[in-house]
Amino acid sequence: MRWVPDVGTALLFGGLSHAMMAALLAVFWWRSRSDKGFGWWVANELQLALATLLLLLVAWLPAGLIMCVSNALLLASAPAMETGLRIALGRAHRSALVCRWLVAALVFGLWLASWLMGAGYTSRALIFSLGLLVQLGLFASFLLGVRAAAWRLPVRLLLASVLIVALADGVRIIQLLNEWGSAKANLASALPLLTLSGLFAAFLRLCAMLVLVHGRVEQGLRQAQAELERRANVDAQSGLASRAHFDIAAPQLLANAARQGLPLSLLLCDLDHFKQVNDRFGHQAGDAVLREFGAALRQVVREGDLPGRLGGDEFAVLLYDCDLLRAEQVAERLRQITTGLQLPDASRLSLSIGLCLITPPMSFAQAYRCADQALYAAKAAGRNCVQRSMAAEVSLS
Ligand SMILES: Nc1nc2c(ncn2[C@@H]2O[C@H](COP(=O)(O)OP(=O)(O)OP(=O)(O)O)[C@@H](O)[C@H]2O)c(=O)[nH]1
Repeated sequence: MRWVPDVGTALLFGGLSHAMMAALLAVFWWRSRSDKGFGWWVANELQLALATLLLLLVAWLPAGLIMCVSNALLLASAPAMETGLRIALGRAHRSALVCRWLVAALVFGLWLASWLMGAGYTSRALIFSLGLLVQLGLFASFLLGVRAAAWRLPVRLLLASVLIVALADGVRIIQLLNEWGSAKANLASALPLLTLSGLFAAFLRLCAMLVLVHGRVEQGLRQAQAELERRANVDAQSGLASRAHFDIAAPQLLANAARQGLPLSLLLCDLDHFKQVNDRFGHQAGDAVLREFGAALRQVVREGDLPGRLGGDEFAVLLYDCDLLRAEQVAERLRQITTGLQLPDASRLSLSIGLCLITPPMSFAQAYRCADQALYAAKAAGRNCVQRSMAAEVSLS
């Protein structure tokens, strides 16, 4: 026995399903403000729901009016879909969009003219189906030209949905040609096929939209996460590694150097009398000095070194693959660059530096203590100088 759903059931099922998909898309659109172009896809699903449900009202409204509105909505579906997609992709070229909507209007105009001129059902349906096939072909050719990697899956799903409708439309055209001139040709015989293929296509479109929304949300989260990481890892004032990042990265650098048997040196730098800079010129001038010093510090380090701001006017640099001699040269160069930085009254800044050569199995905490002692000694020795720690003396001898 061959099962054929009755026309009314197919229409009701199809119309309500389209309406539910439209509602689902609208919720996504509304809640996540998904993307530009998304509104067109919501509208497209609504169009299809209306076009299908309208056909159920044939007993209450004039059949001509229903056919006119329903066909106009159906023919507007492909351009609405493509308009949304083009807007989302940033390829909403006016000429291309006008062309698509004109084709839809032309097909509708031809169908309307044939109806007004009293053409039979088969001719009218053929004009409609052939016009729809042209529209689907244009949309498919656009989809085939979309190359963006992020759009691969949604575009394939959309393409599959277009092909399904085109296939059903092709079957309908063959059916109409076979029925040419026969009195039994009518819409009812094709409705189950068209409604069900349209529904399946709509389901694929819905999947494509959900993949897009998911991708967009995921991208947003990834960007937010990257921004949070950047804020946590980079000191906003100086542009150097933050204290938090330095505390994590420093032991890793120590482990790398030990594994590779490379020397590593730690410089601890403290601006001299920085409090007076704030007191005399204000905090904004103090902030500017911190920024300038951050830039000076970046100037003397190499790629692979770790410069950071530990807090206030205290900075640290881990110099990778750097022995004591070179560390002293770097520290001296940094001190000289700093003394070249001018304060608002043209007086000069100065810098005290404590340095320590890190030799395994020294931990970062031990190295920090050594460099801090050396820095303390530099301050005690009158500031504006470089001192190396006693641990360094031991390791040199
Ligand atoms: N403008 C500005 N000042 C800061 C910031 N963080 C800390 N400071 C100030 O930096 C100053 C640090 O002073 P200290 O390290 O105690 O002492 P100093 O004046 O540098 O003197 P010595 O270190 O002994 O040479 C304090 O006055 C802090 O208020 C900041 O982000 N911006």
